[in-house]
Amino acid sequence: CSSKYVLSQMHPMWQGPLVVPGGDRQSPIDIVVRKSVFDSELKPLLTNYDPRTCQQIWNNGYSFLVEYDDTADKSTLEGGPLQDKFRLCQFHFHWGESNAWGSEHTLDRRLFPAELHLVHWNSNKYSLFEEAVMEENGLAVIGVFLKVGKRHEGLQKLVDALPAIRHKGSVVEFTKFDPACLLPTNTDDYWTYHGSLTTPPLTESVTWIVMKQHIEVSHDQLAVFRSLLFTSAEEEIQRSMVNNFRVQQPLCGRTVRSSFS
Ligand SMILES: NS(=O)(=O)c1ccc(CCNC(=O)Nc2ccc(Cl)cc2)cc1
Ligand SMILES: [Zn+2]
Repeated sequence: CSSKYVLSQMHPMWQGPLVVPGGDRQSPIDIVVRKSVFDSELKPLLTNYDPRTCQQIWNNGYSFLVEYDDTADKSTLEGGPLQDKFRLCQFHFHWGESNAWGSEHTLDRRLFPAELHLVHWNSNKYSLFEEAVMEENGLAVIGVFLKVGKRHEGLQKLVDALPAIRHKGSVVEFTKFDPACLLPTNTDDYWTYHGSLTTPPLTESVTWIVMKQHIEVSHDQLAVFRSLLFTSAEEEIQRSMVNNFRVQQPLCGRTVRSSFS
């Protein structure tokens, strides 16, 4: 697990070998439920999101990101496994071309059709995301599994904005969206472990908080995710934005803690 260079892991989305900094606490991972360790010290998550900090939605050529104004402690996360206050900077999703796969984390090898990531950085210790992304305790990402079922009313406002950002590089204004509506009803039950960003720069600066309860979205809502394109309007060959997930990484002796027994 101290593999400095991961030559074999030619990630489908990023060409060429991925240089993995350190490489012993990479994400995502498979969460082996019965091997997770209950920690009674883990507190309930405390999210305090202000919809007025929602600014824009854009296609970065890999996923779509909903970005928040993180110049002040207005949309924050604390509690859970965290010692500090963390600021929400963006959320995005990972999904598959079919409902059979698409998530980055797995539960006992079980794949979900998609996974939501709410990305926060430690505003007690750092003043910018770019600083925090390089530090061990710099980031906290909440992962929420998506399952196909009933339509998610809160998600629909976001789904309706996607056709406007079909191509890589497109941005549209997107305001007054409360990301709390995307959290499951039960946010007390989660797993937590120390890991990394799942896309370049893959830095090992993330406290992962993976919710036990999933949210449901409709097949049609997921189909709109898949109508996005990896490619910009100028490129001849248009490629559907699907399978934008990283494969599970070695646990390397890490312990996954659970907030519930
Ligand atoms: N997938 S994560 O939460 O570990 C993650 C969080 C933050 C970053 C830095 C900002 N960049 C970004 O979010 N890029 C991105 C997102 C989705 C895809 Cl599919 C590809 C690239 C990178 C990864
Ligand atoms: Zn992600």
